[in-house]
Amino acid sequence: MTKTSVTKTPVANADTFTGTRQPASALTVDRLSVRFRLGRKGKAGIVHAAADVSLRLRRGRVLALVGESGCGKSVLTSALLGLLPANAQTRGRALLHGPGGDLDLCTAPERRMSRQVRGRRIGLVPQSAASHLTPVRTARSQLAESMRHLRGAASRSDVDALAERAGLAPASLDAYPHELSGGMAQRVGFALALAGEPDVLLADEPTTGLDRALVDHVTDGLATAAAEDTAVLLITHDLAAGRRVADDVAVMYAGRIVEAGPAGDVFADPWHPYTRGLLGALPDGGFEPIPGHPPELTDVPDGCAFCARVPDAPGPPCNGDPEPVAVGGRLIAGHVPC
Ligand SMILES: Nc1ncnc2c1ncn2[C@@H]1O[C@H](COP(=O)(O)OP(=O)(O)OP(=O)(O)O)[C@@H](O)[C@H]1O
Ligand code: NI
Repeated sequence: MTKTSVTKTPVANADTFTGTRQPASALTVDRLSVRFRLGRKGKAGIVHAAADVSLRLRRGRVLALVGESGCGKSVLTSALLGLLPANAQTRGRALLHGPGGDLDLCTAPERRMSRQVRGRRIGLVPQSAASHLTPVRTARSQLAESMRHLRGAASRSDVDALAERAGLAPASLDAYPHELSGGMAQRVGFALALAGEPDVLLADEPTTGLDRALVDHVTDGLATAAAEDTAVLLITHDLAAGRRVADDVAVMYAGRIVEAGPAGDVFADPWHPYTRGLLGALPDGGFEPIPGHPPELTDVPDGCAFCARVPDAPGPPCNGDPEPVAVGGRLIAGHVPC
């Protein structure tokens, strides 16, 4: 591999990609950090859940954010929806772009988030949709209510069309949540996320607990939503799901983005040893688990946190800088190829 120009500029993954014309940005996360104070005034410690995370979501594209459990992925979803708990502090920005200008989701008033953003401009596909459904009402009545609330009207055929977009046969909508299989409940959750016709879809581990065929179905649904001009963030520890549908990928380790780029390039030729480790842990990668454990987020080492875990990982040497740099249209922290 020949070394291309290395730029140390503010990073926003797809933003730095070169070569092709990029579709319009829907959401720009710009050096977002989220920390939690434990105990009174943080006396029991500080959890550094996300550190200087930059991402760009574009209409028509799926960005997969991948990483092991506990690395800070879900905290980002909460931050983007204005749903962080009271002990959280944020730094940086998350700009939702729209015809009326940019809205910083980190500082927007709750009233605006609840009335204009959640459900309407940003839809959430939750981890276990079944637990978000009301047990005593049919899927149809829940979809209709959501549509009426978000769009003002919901005819029977509107509800049928929404269900079909989420891969549900209208005939199954008369079931109560307990009568739905896990996969069907997930599709109802997906339909609810689409009810407000959002520009941005956040899918936080939407395939947990589903078998492979259903995983494929759900992830393909996200790709379809992207093809309909939505910007999709797929948060997952399931690299295989990411590989299936992502246009772009960002790899998170211990609260930081360690590598990002077009999914095809990153999966075919991962640069960071952590990305290589994740791919190596897949069945077709040899099922080789990454040794050791990620650090506690109350105690993240300075420099490259992954090298602190696996100092002898093969590949380009680490320069110890945790800040990603742009190299040839990709982003890489510490392990710059030469
Ligand atoms: N309210 C809170 N107070 C303190 N720490 C928190 C709080 N919420 C989350 N955390 C911590 O932030 C870190 C990141 O959590 P997060 O849920 O984002 O991880 P994740 O990558 O989404 O993992 P998973 O796949 O298990 O959901 C974890 O260490 C978690 O314990
Ligand atoms: Ni390193």
